[in-house]
Amino acid sequence: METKQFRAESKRLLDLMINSIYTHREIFLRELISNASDAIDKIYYRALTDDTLEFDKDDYYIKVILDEKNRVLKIIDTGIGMTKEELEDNLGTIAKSGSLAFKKENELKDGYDIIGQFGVGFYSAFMVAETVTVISKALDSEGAYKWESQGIDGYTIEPWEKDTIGTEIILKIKENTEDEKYDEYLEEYRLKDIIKKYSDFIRYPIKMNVTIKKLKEGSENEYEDYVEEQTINSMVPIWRKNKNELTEEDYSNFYSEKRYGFDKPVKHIHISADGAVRYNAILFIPERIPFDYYTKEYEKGLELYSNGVLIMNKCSDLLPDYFSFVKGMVDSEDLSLNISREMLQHDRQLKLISKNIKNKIKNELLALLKDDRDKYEEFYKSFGRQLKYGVYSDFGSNKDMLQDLLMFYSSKAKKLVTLNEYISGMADDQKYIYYATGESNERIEKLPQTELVTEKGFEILYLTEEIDEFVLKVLMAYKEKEFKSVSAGDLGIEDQENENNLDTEHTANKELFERMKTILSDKVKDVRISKRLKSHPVCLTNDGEISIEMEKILNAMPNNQNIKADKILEININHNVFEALKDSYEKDQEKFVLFTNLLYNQALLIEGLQINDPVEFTNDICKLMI
Ligand SMILES: Nc1ncnc2c1ncn2[C@@H]1O[C@H](COP(=O)(O)OP(=O)(O)OP(=O)(O)O)[C@@H](O)[C@H]1O
Repeated sequence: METKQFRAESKRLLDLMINSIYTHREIFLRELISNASDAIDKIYYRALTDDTLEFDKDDYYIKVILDEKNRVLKIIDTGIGMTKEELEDNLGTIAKSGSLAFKKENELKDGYDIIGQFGVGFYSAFMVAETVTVISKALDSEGAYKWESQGIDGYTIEPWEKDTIGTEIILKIKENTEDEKYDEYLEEYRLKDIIKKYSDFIRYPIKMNVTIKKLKEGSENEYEDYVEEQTINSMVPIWRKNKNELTEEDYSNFYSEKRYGFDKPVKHIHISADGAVRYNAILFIPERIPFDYYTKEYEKGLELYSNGVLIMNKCSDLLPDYFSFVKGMVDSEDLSLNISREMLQHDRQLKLISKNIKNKIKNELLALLKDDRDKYEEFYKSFGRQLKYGVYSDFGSNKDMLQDLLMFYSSKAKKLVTLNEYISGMADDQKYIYYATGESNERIEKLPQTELVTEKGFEILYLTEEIDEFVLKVLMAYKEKEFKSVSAGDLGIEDQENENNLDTEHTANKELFERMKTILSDKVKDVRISKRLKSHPVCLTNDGEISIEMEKILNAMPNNQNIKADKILEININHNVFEALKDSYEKDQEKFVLFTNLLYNQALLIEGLQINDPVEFTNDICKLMI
């Protein structure tokens, strides 16, 4: 029998196929099963247009047969089969896709989603097989043919015996080498796994004989092996089902079957899009943070399917970083895949899908916030930080997208509130959205700087996470209301009578303040009369963009640049301490220095900052006691 050569250009391509196009060997099975499914689709399509043909779905299936002893793996289908010419044309010429031609000839409408298009998938079989044999009988042909090849050297075709229409692919699996183990493709368990992973949603049953253990008859503890034909794939993907047919439990089962997480998702989002790009997606908002979520090991992404066949495990382009916690999958028939199906050809469709998904997630989160506040807060406790990073990163380009999803603890409501809720509760004479920073709500509650704003009856947002103040700096304003720190120089709260009074006091005590400033010269930029303090004697505030809290955070970073906030020591002149200060200024300069240092150190402590010399500080207190 004559051995025919692969066409010249095909030889190089075949070598490429076997050695470099695919990164995972296991996908050979996905490719062969996809071909089998295409072949059944074709006969199904023909039956629709040809009255003499009857299509009974039960007669159409794919079967995987394992013969471990002889190192043989067979993939059998009851599809349309191939004539001698088709065997020559489709398998003798690499990169010639009979499926693409079929699609073009028949102008397939929706529902007949033939997968093949490049004409290379079949050759992936050579990654695991030393000999590939194809026995096929085509729908319209009398006889059957056998095509056989050992790779580069070419192939043979000869007439063969086969009663039924369809194709049988027989792989003689390679022997193990030192570097490569091929035996795994002869393990029932592994094959089942590969089928489940890539071909679970092929529309026809993929059958396989499976060994199960069952109790021996008449025995209570003796088991025997028993072989049973099982359908391995679930066939109809849940995302193609009608939403009305599905229960909450179906979705959570899918979530755990897919091992998206061990928790129970807070919400599922089922999308069936039929616009500029068609796709189905099922997305989940998890309840709990994956253990590695806030580490660089965490990989975001959604599973990507093309027509029910898994293409990518984690397609990161589908999710923006700020929604990286979302789990789930996308299936589209409109994707341009590259030759290995491992990457996407160009990403126009993908960009469209990811934009749709992004907006959908945002809207669903807003709906959750509105309809189930408790659940949203649970979610926010886990992933709020990621949303804040989203506002802060990329130079704030996503702030409009995310600002309505943010929440902060409120001094008035004593719980998390959104920025919109804050705005709705603002008093008529309130100019700004006030915030205070600190380690915890309890500590912020006691901050002297909050006194005036609280007394005015204005709400304060408590910022306890490092990123918080940076987020507000990026946002700058919300619905035209600017953010203002309670420590800012000008709080925008006017009290003319008090201002005049303070001016007089300032002029009267000018020298005293100048003296204090000299004593603390390297520590503070200025010493001033406080407009905001009511019951506390002192506090620290800042001038300029860098707040004291930001100074703390920036200096704790590895690339510490020793950034300093311009600190202002504010004195409450209505406090008795000020009388003592004045008294010492007039009578006892040594005491005045002592008081000044003590007040400054107290202000540092209140702010949660370290005092430069704790020993000196305690000695100073002792001096007061003796
Ligand atoms: N089991 C089969 N039954 C009938 N025809 C088949 C079968 N397997 C392959 N073919 C034919 O051989 C052609 C080449 O297959 P191959 O897998 O190389 O490419 P493809 O499926 O067209 O494209 P892709 O590279 O995207 O998989 C197919 O288009 C199809 O016409």
